[in-house]
Amino acid sequence: APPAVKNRKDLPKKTKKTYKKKQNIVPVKKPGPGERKAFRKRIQLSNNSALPVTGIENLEAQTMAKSESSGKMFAIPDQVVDQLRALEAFKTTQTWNLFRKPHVLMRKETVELLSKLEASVEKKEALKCVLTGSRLSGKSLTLLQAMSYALLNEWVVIHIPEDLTNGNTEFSPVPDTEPMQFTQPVYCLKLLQNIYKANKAVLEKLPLKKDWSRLTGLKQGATLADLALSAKESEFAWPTLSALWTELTQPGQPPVLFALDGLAHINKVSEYRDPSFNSVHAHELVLVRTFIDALSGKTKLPNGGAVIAATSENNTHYHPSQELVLSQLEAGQAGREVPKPNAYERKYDDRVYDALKNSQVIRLEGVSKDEARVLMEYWGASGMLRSVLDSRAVAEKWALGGHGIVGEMERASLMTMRM
Ligand SMILES: Nc1ncnc2c1ncn2[C@@H]1O[C@H](COP(=O)(O)OP(=O)(O)OP(=O)(O)O)[C@@H](O)[C@H]1O
Repeated sequence: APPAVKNRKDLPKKTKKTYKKKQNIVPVKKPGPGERKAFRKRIQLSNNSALPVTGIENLEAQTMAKSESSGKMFAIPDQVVDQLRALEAFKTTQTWNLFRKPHVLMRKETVELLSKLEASVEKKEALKCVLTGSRLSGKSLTLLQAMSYALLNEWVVIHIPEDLTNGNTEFSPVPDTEPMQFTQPVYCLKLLQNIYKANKAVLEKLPLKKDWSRLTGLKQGATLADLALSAKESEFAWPTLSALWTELTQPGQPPVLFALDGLAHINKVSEYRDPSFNSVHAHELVLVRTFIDALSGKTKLPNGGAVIAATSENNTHYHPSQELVLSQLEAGQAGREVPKPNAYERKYDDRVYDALKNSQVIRLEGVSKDEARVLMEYWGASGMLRSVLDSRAVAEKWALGGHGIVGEMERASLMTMRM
């Protein structure tokens, strides 16, 4: 028999772990204020595991609005990518992070829209329109293409990408207004900086037409770029933005594109309360009002350009007034009988009608099968398609994607962990 273990010392020795304090460990830092949000909102515009796709032309100022561009893929030139990034035109809900470089399909509706933009310059009158359609049909992407067109043609582009009415940004009353109006100083400062970044080259060439020396201290010969940069604190952001807008709406300036994503937000009562705790209608927020006045035609754009609002179909807000007005406008455009208000709906808002009554409605639904094939060929060339591409696969994905709703087709076709 093996000798009995008498003593603990006879047992095999355990090696004792030593916990030496390591010197070079970076302490885990809690995210600072706004860092989590910044990460969530970070836009990734390339994927190194996707194959580069060659032989695709760049978007160009002269060709974008031509009918020959319809149904083709285009690359967004690097410079425009930077400008669009400054304008916050790319959304995290879109699939940019799957491909090597940003490319877009020029669908028929986009080319039609761009040719209207082109015509507005000749007419010296802004196109006023609302982009509507099913969820994920490409409304925001069409807005992005309109912005690309405007940037390439050296227009000035302003974009309001986010909800201004949810109470997430500071607001303050404008003295002596009745009903009381409100500015959003922090948001306006950020918007001014974004406008400057995206439009720097154009703004630097434009001398001021009016005297803003009392507001800004700027001397004669200063440019619109100097004006945009003159606001260093949020307190001066709105007056400066308002001055910039006044300059841009003078005859002899370049055309302007004023774009907004999420129309339903600005056509309702906001989350803000006035000092007596009454709800504030979104149209009393001065920045929203500036957009609405341009969309309704109250503010003219004498150099042409466009005011474009995209609806965003998240079914959480049903918006009876906006739905009604858009359906009436659409019916009127098509020469159909104009729908009547629902007699039982009491929440119609006349201000929405006044804001939208002079707009054209442009509806985006599915792409054609030919357009779907072009897009899927690009997905295939990028190495991002789950299956082999033939005409059966195109027809199948087109049908699965609700008859060519691009976002739905992406869900059905693309290789990704996220979808
Ligand atoms: N012309 C296009 N070229 C390439 N991709 C497109 C095109 N149109 C739409 N997509 C893709 O389809 C998806 C949905 O597009 P987008 O975000 O524009 O939809 P939306 O209609 O604005 O959506 P929502 O209803 O949620 O506001 C995105 O991933 C987008 O990249």
